[in-house]
Amino acid sequence: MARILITSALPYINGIKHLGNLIGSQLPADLYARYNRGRGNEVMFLCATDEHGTPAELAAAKANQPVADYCADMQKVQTDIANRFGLSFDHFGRSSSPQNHKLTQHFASKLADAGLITEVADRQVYSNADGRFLPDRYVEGTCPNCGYDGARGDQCEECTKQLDPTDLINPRSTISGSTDLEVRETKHLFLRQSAMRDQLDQWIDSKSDWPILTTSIAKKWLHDGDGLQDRGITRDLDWGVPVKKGDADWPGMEGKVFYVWFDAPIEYIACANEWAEANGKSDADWERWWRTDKGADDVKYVQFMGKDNVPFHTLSFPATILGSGEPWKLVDHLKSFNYLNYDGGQFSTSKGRGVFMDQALEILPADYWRWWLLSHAPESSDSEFTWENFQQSVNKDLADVLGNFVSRITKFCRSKFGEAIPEGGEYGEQEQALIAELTTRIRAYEGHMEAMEIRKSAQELRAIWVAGNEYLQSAAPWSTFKSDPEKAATQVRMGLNLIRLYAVLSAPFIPTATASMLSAMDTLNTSWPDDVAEALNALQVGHEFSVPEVLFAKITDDQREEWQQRFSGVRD
Ligand SMILES: Nc1ncnc2c1ncn2[C@@H]1O[C@H](COP(=O)(O)OP(=O)(O)OP(=O)(O)O)[C@@H](O)[C@H]1O
Ligand SMILES: [Zn+2]
Repeated sequence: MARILITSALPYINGIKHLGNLIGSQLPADLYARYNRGRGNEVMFLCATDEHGTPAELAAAKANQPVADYCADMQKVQTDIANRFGLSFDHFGRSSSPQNHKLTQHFASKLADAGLITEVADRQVYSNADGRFLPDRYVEGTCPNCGYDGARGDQCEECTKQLDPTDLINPRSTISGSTDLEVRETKHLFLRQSAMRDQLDQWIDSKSDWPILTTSIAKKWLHDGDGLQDRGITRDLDWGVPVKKGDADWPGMEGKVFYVWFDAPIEYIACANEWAEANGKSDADWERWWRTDKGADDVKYVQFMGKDNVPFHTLSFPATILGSGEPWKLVDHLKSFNYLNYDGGQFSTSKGRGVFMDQALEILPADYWRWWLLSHAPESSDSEFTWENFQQSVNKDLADVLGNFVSRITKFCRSKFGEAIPEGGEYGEQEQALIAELTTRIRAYEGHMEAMEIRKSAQELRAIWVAGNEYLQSAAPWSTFKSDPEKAATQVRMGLNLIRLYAVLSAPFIPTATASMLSAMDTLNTSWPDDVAEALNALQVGHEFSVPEVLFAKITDDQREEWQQRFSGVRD
């Protein structure tokens, strides 16, 4: 039995995630977790909300809430939606947890001991009225380039010029509106990533099986221009992990917090600690997943994320781990995704453009979305969600192929033989041919799943469903029944066993439908079909079943048009 540690990129806390976020990280991670559990492997699947940084403070201010309350509320909302999408995390934690505070401060102290942290003096805008430094987005003023008076400290949205807060004319605080601002010297900590360039380069070179998307992004950051740059890891904010060296104060860093990109990946580790505490486990129980000196030697660690997160996961986080000099687990495989776009444009949380997870579930159950998103995952290039394609794929794959198969065979059996597996003879030539085809296809499916080739896995699964349909079409028990009822009974026995087989194989993609199929077949047998012939004899003569409700309803043209209309604008 293999041990697989899986993490999904942490969803940021500033709102409900859209379908792009879902397919770019959490959903494929869930697919892989469910598949590995199905194969009998030991899985630890972790995710958490990413809660620190300016956007969280701004979202809280907009919602008129203290930032800690805002994050606590939004974390509950995200947890609930994740559950309803069937995301099977072992733990869904929080980057603001006490465990992560402690671990982040621990890593900073180890990096400082190793000489990998330097202090750099910087000049920043300080607001006397607010009693704090103002990061980029907290300063607004007139653009020196075009005269627009709502320019932000990082950029003018009108003429797109990149700005520094000190460039703005008549700057004001976006917190209080105060213009009583001055430029002050402040110090920040930098992680000396440049000192680790060769070590990181060699480590990446050793990963021959990573997707090109992953390694090409890492290599670009390592070598383009002046090469890998040192990175500021502190900010002048209230909300975050206070800058400390382990338990000790860090002179000169009072009132500062670690930058969100330093503490967020450390939460992957801290989350396991949260899992242990939430479940009455010991430190040894979570450390055996993360410490190679405490049992994590045989763990395979896989990360899932969208392409914009790759630099931080291939360089910054490994720099933190390698630089600490401690035996923490490094990622073994990093699966990254291109972007899913929405109807000719981009999904956007800040603009409210696209379909968001809560809205998706208002109109259709999770399986419909899971199937479309996974079978169209943006692996080799960006892909696009269109309502036409969604309708077509749901109607064809789920309703016509899988749903129809289940409905036809169960109803036919009920009408001719009753609701139990009928007596019949041995499987004949046609059935043996089907078993041979399914064996080849299931082995291919396993290969694609293990390689995390999501689209190919979906295609193979669909081909497995189609094979059953074609068998049924050519065996035609409804005709056979007239001349040879015993042979028809054998064909029906095959068909009903196929339903159980499909339930087991499809569970990673469409867990709710799987549960319905298993419950209709009245079986708890979810064993993986290592031997397909054996798997197709699992339900024996006399075993009772029931005809399930319609598994997948077709999407009508009216519905499609209504949704197209409803989701064409922006959410408020
Ligand atoms: N359109 C998209 N398609 C695929 N993955 C995406 C898309 N947008 C974001 N992601 C990924 O979703 C994951 C969660 O991202 P996060 O919550 O930080 O949102 P984000 O990157 O700020 O995007 P947005 O502002 O559009 O919500 C990340 O791994 C990110 O790379
Ligand atoms: Zn401008």
